[in-house]
Parts: sequence; structure tokens; C-alpha cells
Amino acid sequence: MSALLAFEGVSLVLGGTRLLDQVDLAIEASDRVAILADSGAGKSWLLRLAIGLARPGSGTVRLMGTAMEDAAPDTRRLLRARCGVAMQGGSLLGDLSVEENMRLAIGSSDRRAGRRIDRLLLDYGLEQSAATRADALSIGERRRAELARAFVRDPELLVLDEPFEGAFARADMLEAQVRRRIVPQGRALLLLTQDRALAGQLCERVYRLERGRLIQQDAAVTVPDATS
Ligand SMILES: Nc1ncnc2c1ncn2[C@@H]1O[C@H](COP(=O)(O)OP(=O)(O)OP(=O)(O)O)[C@@H](O)[C@H]1O
Repeated sequence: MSALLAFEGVSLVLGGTRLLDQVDLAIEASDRVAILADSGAGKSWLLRLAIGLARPGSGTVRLMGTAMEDAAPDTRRLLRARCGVAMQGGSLLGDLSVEENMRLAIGSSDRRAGRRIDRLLLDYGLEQSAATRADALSIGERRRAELARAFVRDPELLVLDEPFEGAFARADMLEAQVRRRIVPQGRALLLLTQDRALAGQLCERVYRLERGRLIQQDAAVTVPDATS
């Protein structure tokens, strides 16, 4: 079976800085992988490459077995739709309510979709904010809404970039979702973060991105999480 996501000898140089240097990484069904990186090390670019929003300088990124740089825009969109993505900085539409953002992401207005949305809103403590415009949410609510939306299409691959940045950490909530919706379903998680404790809590494989190289870490090392 091919990997859900594979980086094969991927390099990327931006502004004279080598952000990725011959990176190899394969994420298979049921994998939970974290990449730890300091601010500016290239997490957001890694996410863009993973879902075909950017092309590598060299090497190949395969999403669900398809080389993204050779794929037609429609194919890239379809493959991206099989992923649940929460980008740093967020991408909720500010003039739509939380529920409308979820509806747009799930692409259906039937009752089953409605039940799934209600369940996720409840899981993420957003049931009181369902009708609130996204641009009126608190920072913490917005991050939780981003996470809830990332799960709404039952993604095969969940890609999260700093899921709690600027927000009071609710790692227990995310861990419960990952345990319920990712692990038993043969889905996979790629977490990009600076938070060592979160990486250890959610993932069984942990790397550090350092000067463009991925260096595997001991996933079992746990750091007391002062925020939870
Ligand atoms: N278009 C660009 N041209 C040149 N350099 C860029 C460009 N976009 C980003 N960079 C630089 O590339 C580096 C990595 O950017 P990236 O957004 O991936 O960082 P990050 O790891 O997500 O950091 P943070 O967690 O602070 O957002 C940064 O130093 C950034 O300034």
C-alpha cells in the first residue's frame, strides 16, 4: 500500500535559505507523526508542499500516491479535499458563521452532515458559538473551530500547523478526537509544531526540522505541559 503522504528527496530554498534539504518522509495509514521546528524553520512551507499549494525546488511530494507537482489543478484539489487541514493563521471565512464554515467544508446540507457538524461543535465546546460569525470569535474559539472544521469531512490525512497558537491549549480535546477519529479508522496525522509536549502527547513518531533536515527524536520523551 502506498503512503498517504510521501516526501521523496524534497528540497526547498527560499530567499537563499535552504528550508528543506533532501527530506524523505512517509506517512502511512494510522501513523501519527510530529515535526518539531522553531519559528521560521519552514513548517508552513512544509504544509503547503504536503497539500500541493507549493512546488518543491527538487524532489517529489506524493499525496495519496499522486505526485502533486505533475498533477492537474483539479486532481490536486480533489486530493486536498481528502485531507483535513488547519493552517497557522487560520482560514475560516470571517463573514460566515461557524456552522456555515463547517457546511461549506463538508459540502453537503443533508441531515447526516448536520449531525456530524453538531457533534463536532459539541466536542469542541462550540455549540453556543455555532451562529457566531467567524470574525467575531475569540482566538481560542477560532482555533477550536479550525480544528473542528479539519475533521468535518472525515479526512484520510489530518495536517495541523500549530493547532493552539495564541490560544489556551485544549490538547485533551484534540487528543480525544485523534484517538476516536484517526487511530481506529486507519487515518493519519501530521502535526507541525514547536510544542514538544503536544507532539509527545499526540504522536508516536517525532522529528525535529533542523537546517532543512529531519532528525528523528525519541517520541516517548515527555515534557510537563504547563498549559494543560
Ligand atoms: N516567499 C518567501 N521568500 C523568501 N523567504 C520566505 C518566503 N516565505 C517565507 N520565507 C521565509 O522562510 C522561512 C520559513 O517560513 P515559514 O512560514 O514556513 O515558517 P514557520 O516555520 O511556519 O514559522 P512560524 O511558526 O514562525 O510561522 C521564514 O524565515 C520566512 O521568513
